[in-house]
Amino acid sequence: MRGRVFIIGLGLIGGSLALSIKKLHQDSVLVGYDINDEQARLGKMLGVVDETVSSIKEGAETADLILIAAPVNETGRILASLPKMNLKNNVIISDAGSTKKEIVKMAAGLKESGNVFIGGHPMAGSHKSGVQAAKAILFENAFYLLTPEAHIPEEAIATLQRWLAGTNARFITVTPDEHDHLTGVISHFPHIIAASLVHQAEKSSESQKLIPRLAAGGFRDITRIASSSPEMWRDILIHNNDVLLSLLEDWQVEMERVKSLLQMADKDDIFSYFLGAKQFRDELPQKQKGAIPAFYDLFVDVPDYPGVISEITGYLAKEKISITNISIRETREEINGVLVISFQTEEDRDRAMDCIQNHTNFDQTIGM
Ligand SMILES: NC(=O)c1ccc[n+]([C@@H]2O[C@H](COP(=O)([O-])OP(=O)(O)OC[C@H]3O[C@@H](n4cnc5c(N)ncnc54)[C@H](O)[C@@H]3O)[C@@H](O)[C@H]2O)c1
Ligand SMILES: O=C(O)C(=O)C[C@]1(C(=O)O)C=C[C@@H](O)C=C1
Repeated sequence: MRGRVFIIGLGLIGGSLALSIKKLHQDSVLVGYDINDEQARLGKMLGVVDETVSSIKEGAETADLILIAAPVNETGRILASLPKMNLKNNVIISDAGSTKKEIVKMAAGLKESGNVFIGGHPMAGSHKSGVQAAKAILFENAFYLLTPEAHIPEEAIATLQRWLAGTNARFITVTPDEHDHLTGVISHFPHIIAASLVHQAEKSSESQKLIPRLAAGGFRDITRIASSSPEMWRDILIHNNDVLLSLLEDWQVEMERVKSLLQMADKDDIFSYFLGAKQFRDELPQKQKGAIPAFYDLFVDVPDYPGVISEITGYLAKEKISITNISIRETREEINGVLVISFQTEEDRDRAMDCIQNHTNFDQTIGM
């Protein structure tokens, strides 16, 4: 497709949307604006956008597609300011915010001015922020929730989906209320729990100095999302306040249930509690991104000698297997760390496993 695409908020999500649009629609012109000049400058320098502008008005008035990827509170403010501008007649406006009820309300002015606003939420992301973390494949296989109101023509929804086809995401239409309930359960509330687990560990660490050093493995996995942007999560909690308060009550009931399991100390009941959770989680689709992202991790039990990491990455490079991340996971002191190599696809991970097996006798296992 041709036209000018204006991205407001050039961070992780805005940048990733820009890259995925440009990948498919090479004749389009990607224009970026960020309230933080440094992010805008970086976005241009990294080639995430073709041009930057110095105000929302400047970018919006010539745009064919406007995508707002700022924190949700700011998104509301920006939406309220757009009707005062001289927008193109057939411009399509959408956003990427993690909440929808409040945002759709804030877009009421656009309905009155006869503009098309379609709420959007690509359901994949990361705890990392900023345009430097943006990537074109971020939304591959993820769900992309849309919340068009009844007056929005089907043709406009189809046009937006054509613009966003390079995300390779799967579009689903829901109402703003449904959206906020669904994401409350599988995204927003888990972020509260992750943050609260970290607070609990921090409190205990005041008297138990070993806690930070031991907080590895499972604790790191379950609390990864507590490293997300506090600004983004502050705004999400304020927008989805009612749903989250009700989920918190359900959670308190659930914790009472756990308390009574512990008090009764009945082996069978405790076993069933974990078994039920394991069964439901194991049946969740694994290959799609979303609340539980697809991991293509390979764990390699490496002996401790200098150069072992470059040796392994050298084997992989020779076979042109690209890796997305590499880290050492140390769960116990005085025991060799495990090398964790992450891949973008399952195929890359399987090829890497064969490659390492051909060159070494290191034990390997895949992350589930
Ligand atoms: N991070 C995720 O996992 C994820 C996933 C899906 C959707 N979202 C949603 O996408 C939006 C962006 O999140 P992100 O992760 O890209 O955050 P980010 O911090 O990486 O980027 C947000 C950018 O918006 C800019 N910004 C803030 N106020 C602005 C304003 N008034 N005008 C222009 N720019 C402004 C910031 O400077 C920043 O560069 C949020 O609404 C978030 O809820 C996030
Ligand atoms: O993978 C992560 O770090 C995320 O938290 C991504 C995540 C999620 O909860 O699934 C976070 C918020 C977004 O609205 C959508 C995706």
